[in-house]
Amino acid sequence: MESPTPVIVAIDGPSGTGKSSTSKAVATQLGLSYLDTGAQYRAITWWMVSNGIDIDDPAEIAAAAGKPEIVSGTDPQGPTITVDGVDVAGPIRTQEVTSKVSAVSAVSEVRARITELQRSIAASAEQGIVVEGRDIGTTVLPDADLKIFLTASPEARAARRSGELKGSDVHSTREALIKRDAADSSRKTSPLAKAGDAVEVDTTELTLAQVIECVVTLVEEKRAGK
Ligand SMILES: Nc1ncnc2c1ncn2[C@@H]1O[C@H](COP(=O)(O)OP(=O)(O)O)[C@@H](O)[C@H]1O
Ligand SMILES: Nc1ccn([C@H]2C[C@H](O)[C@@H](COP(=O)(O)OP(=O)(O)O)O2)c(=O)n1
Repeated sequence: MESPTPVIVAIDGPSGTGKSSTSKAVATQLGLSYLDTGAQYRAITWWMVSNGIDIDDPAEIAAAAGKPEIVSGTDPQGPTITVDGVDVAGPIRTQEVTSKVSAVSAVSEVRARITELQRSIAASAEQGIVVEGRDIGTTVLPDADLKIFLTASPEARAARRSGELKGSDVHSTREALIKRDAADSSRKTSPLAKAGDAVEVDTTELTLAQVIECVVTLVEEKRAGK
């Protein structure tokens, strides 16, 4: 039997809209690879922090951008991320990395390096891939077969995030999230933005299962050539 041509799905949106959970589930159901591009930006940020790079100095960040080797494992049921061979899946989720990732990912040398890595991972995914982030539909994979832009109210997103982070209150989580979205949306190089041809899905009133079903249906329609 002929295998289907690889399908490339781009899922973008701000923090807490459900990109990671939706992307992993869609990729698992459809037998596709999965790439969490936020984890790559977090990984390079972790390396900068661990190596004493001054996060307030874009020139210092730019000069170091080519140094760490970042490797992403793309199995949606067990994605991995290493920096110079070290598993950093845990350390990249700390508050410190979260508070610094927007500054590091705004540096164009960092984006050029990570974008190239993302394109080569997508090109080598035999069955196709779901890639989630902020600039996938606009910049990384502008020819993706399907582009989704997830949104949700700041209140819903903060409630989801503070449910994950034990001991954090919804108010401060909401403030931090709004600040990070503003930084990610206003940077010069490939800001967080909805591609003109992306399908926008507001997940505020939807369950995760409903969002997954919606995206799976859209991929299947694309594959059927509708
Ligand atoms: N539609 C939804 N309804 C309720 N909770 C959700 C929904 N989508 C995701 N979540 C939960 O919200 C949290 C953040 O989701 P995640 O997929 O990590 O978002 P993102 O990747 O956009 O930051 C997770 O705990 C996830 O289970
Ligand atoms: N394609 C991407 C993905 C993430 N980033 C940056 C901006 C984001 O604030 C950080 C972290 O992304 P991540 O998806 O891990 O963030 P959340 O888990 O959704 O809060 O990385 C980016 O600039 N471009």
